[in-house]
Amino acid sequence: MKTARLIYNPTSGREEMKKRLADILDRLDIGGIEASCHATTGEGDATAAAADAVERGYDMIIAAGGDGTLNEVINGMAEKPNLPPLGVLPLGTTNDFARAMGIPKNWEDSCDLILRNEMRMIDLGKANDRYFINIAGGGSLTELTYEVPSRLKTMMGQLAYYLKGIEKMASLSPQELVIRANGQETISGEFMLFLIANTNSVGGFEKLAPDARIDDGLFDVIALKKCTLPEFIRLVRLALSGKHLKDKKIIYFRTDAMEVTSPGPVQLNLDGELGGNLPGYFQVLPHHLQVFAQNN
Ligand SMILES: Nc1ncnc2c1ncn2[C@@H]1O[C@H](COP(=O)(O)OP(=O)(O)OP(=O)(O)O)[C@@H](O)[C@H]1O
Repeated sequence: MKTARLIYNPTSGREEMKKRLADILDRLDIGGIEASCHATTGEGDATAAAADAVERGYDMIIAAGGDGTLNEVINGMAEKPNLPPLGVLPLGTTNDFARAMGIPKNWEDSCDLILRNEMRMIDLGKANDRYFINIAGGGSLTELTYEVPSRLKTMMGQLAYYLKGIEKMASLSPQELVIRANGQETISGEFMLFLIANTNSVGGFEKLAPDARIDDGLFDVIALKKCTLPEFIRLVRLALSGKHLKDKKIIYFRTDAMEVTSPGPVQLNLDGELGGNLPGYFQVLPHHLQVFAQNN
């Protein structure tokens, strides 16, 4: 038997974990994985639980919840030596990472993926002293992700973000940024947002960073220059089909390390959660973690 630490957020998504826990443990057990559980109690708890699980020597860690839970789990793991592989049961409102990795949303199939023991080595991102698995960003629009109340998400799922997005668009404001990246000239100007993508699935858009690969040792960086609301709507439309990267309002490049500074206060967003403020120093940690996923 292999051992697993199942770290789950009982409040994620539509609280499916509360209903499914016994079934999940049963399915893993039949497949040869004996899992013990940790239900998270609030912010930061999954980080402590993941760090503890690495130290206790489990054969694997399984994170069940949304991108927020996953971010907390990798933050507990990233700095430890001898990392066990990570399994993901995507039961949150937003599961961008799982979508990018082709991890099924259905709990039976995502358990079976872990049981098949197929893994991929992936890059992690480091932002100052914290880590991200999917995306880092900043600018007024990225604040959207933590302005949506948890209860609203439980009731309405992804729709809650779209409603908040429409409300937020009216108050779009640019910020002065200086971006210095390895292999690039220094870029400075007024920007609506910047995104540093590790995967191609970002904020529910599958084509926002269409060429981002999780194991190429590089970030795909997208910055949106100051624009008007109609220009922004035009770009969102283009982004739906992945045709925005060549637009004159967009800056797009790849790098393995970069620094972003601003004369004003700019919050950082890491995998949809608050991640401190600028200045930010971002670095790829190539092939840092093994994740259960189809190896294609
Ligand atoms: N028991 C708990 N009660 C309330 N909040 C919790 C609890 N456990 C963890 N959390 C917090 O819930 C946040 C969101 O979790 P998660 O991402 O799993 O769910 P979600 O429904 O997808 O929400 P989001 O879309 O914001 O990520 C986590 O960042 C974590 O800090």
